Amino acid sequence: MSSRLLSFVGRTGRRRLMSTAIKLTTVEVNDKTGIATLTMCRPPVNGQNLELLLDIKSSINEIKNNNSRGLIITSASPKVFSAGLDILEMYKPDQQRLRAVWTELQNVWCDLYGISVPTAAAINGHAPAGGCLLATACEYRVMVPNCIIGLNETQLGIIAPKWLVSGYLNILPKRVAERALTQGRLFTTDEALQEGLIDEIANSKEEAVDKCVAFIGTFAKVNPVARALTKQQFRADNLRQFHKEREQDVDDFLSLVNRPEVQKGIGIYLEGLKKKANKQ
Ligand SMILES: CC/C=C\CC/C=C/CC(=O)SCCNC(=O)CCNC(=O)[C@H](O)C(C)(C)COP(=O)(O)OP(=O)(O)OC[C@H]1O[C@@H](n2cnc3c(N)ncnc32)[C@H](O)[C@@H]1OP(=O)(O)O
Repeated sequence: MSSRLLSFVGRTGRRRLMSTAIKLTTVEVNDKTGIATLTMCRPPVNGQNLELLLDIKSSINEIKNNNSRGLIITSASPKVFSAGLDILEMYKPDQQRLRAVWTELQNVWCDLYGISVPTAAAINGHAPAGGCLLATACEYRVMVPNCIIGLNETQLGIIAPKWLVSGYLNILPKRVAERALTQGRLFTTDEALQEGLIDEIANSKEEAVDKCVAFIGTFAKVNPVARALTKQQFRADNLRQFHKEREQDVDDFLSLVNRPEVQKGIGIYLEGLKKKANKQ
């Protein structure tokens, strides 16, 4: 949860500042279907800063504990599912915060990847890097047209670690995954469907959510315990490997991000993003 200072005029007529907690995610459970929709709400692009990651984690845990029949993840932004890690967290970073950011990204991934209920991503906009990570941790993906999705880390001069790549390898043939990762390729919606990175295209967010609901509905007659254990069997190796390496992975991430040439690259990339945004 992030806090924000709200200004208001009190009874004495003086302006006061009040600190209030603002959640960057919402969870809504549909009474009829029992399916929970987790919506990311950090405008403009759901950049994954520490606070958003903490709220996603707490929402996944809420869904784990409220007997929902499934989880759909989507975004409140009209054009972007998530732009991935907030690059400002990686540029000239505070070391303790950077460590916490990466640890929470790991937590979000393993909670979403390992949750027992069926999961689906209604990708209602662009989903590069950490956005793609969230989508590929799910069991099913529906995306709107004319957007991009993929792991573009090499374009930033950083590498996607094994656990981050395992979502890709669950879905794509190894040959396609290797080429896409080494190129830092971002797939268009049509290309993603063709390669199997997404399962369906929908014309709007509402249609994408409906298609996710229909996917989760396919398990209605399957014993939920048998389903969950089967899912775990498929995902256990990746999770075991991740837990073995997670601390080393945080150290590796920090030392990579702090390298002067990587900082320089991130700075140039950020400038490029800002220039592009100003031109629009
Ligand atoms: C050992 C392991 C080591 C390393 C692994 C590291 C892994 C990292 C995973 C990551 O997630 S890195 C993040 C990578 N993300 C990106 O490269 C995405 C960059 N963003 C975009 O390509 C585009 O913004 C978009 C396609 C998502 C959306 O395009 P559009 O709708 O046209 O929006 P704008 O580009 O105009 O952006 C609006 C606004 O938001 C800022 N912004 C965009 N993305 C980010 C971001 N990831 N972090 C921080 N800020 C971002 C952008 O600069 C604009 O800001 P203004 O203030 O100029 O309005």
